[in-house]
Amino acid sequence: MNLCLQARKLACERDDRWLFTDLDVDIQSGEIVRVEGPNGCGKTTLLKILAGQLSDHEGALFWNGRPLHKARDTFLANLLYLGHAPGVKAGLSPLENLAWYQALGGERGSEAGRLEALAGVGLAGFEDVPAGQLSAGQQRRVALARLTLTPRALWVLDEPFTAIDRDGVAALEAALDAHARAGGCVIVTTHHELAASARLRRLPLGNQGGPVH
Ligand SMILES: Nc1ncnc2c1ncn2[C@@H]1O[C@H](COP(=O)(O)OP(=O)(O)OP(=O)(O)O)[C@@H](O)[C@H]1O
Repeated sequence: MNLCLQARKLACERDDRWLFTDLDVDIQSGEIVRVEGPNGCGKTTLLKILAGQLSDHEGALFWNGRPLHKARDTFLANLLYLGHAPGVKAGLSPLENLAWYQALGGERGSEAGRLEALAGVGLAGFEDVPAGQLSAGQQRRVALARLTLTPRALWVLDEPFTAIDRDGVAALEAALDAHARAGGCVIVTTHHELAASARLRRLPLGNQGGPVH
């Protein structure tokens, strides 16, 4: 099935300033859309809107042609949103963090699946260490383990490369490309230049705003 997220005439205001106005966004199966622009231009805000996490904006969202508020259950069943912060609970181990995320999403999962996902992000041997004792890059990797743990078609990823080392960056770039190639959609913000890919499209922000009158 061809998946499709559309936004029409989005506008969002913060501190008496428009971050963006009249913004249309189209994301389909097989695409990686990189939202780019300078600090504070509204990338995180836009991703939260596209992930259905914010409602204080103008404009409309559609999932597979249906208004998002009517297609919310199927939209959420297809969505994996990783926010700007790793969102890892410091007092829980990586294994427990993944189990906690699964419980939040109503999934049972299995310990074998969680161990495999952690090994896939280079955390074999760290499964039972309290996450608060892991490095920043390792904490980010715990969050990234969810990409394989919880298969979802639409990935909305806010700065997923933060604190990740060179090998990890290459692996994550390959994972984004493979996900799009398999028919998924990726929306990503990053200050890191992504490797060229025929699947990559840029969505620049930063010139739309202005004062609210
Ligand atoms: N909840 C909020 N209340 C008030 N202002 C906010 C709120 N969230 C974001 N902003 C403001 O909106 C602007 C855009 O923030 P946002 O985090 O979306 O930018 P960004 O492009 O992701 O920045 P960066 O590249 O630094 O991560 C900033 O000026 C920020 O202060």
